[in-house]
Amino acid sequence: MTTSNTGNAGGVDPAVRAELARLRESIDNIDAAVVHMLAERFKCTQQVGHLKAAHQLPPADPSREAQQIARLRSLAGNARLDPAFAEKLLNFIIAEVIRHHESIADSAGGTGGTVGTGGAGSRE
Ligand SMILES: O=C(O)C(=O)C[C@]1(C(=O)O)C=C[C@@H](O)C=C1
Repeated sequence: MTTSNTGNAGGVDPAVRAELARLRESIDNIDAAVVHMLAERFKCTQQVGHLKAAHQLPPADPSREAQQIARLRSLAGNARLDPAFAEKLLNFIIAEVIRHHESIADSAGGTGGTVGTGGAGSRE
């Protein structure tokens, strides 16, 4: 057993607790930023979904996705983030966007519709 975390009668060293709390505060801030950024992204993609439905464009655009993946992989590498993880995350997000696009197109009945503003994570 190490002595680094036993200075508190079997508990965790207060300095370790303080450091953990400090790091968790930053993690919470970052998680909040991620949620807000995703909300903004989904607001944009909802508008793209309405635009595509109104003009009978397919929900998915594989060539655009290939460009995005190449770009994000490169950005991730430069930022010392695992490029494979960045690609998986983007694919996860895009799969949800495509689901929303399909739902919008279904609602429009394939006859075109208006370009709506959409809401974060909304499917309208
Ligand atoms: O750019 C588009 O055409 C979109 O529909 C947006 C988006 C994305 O979420 O980035 C989603 C689906 C497409 O396959 C490509 C990209």
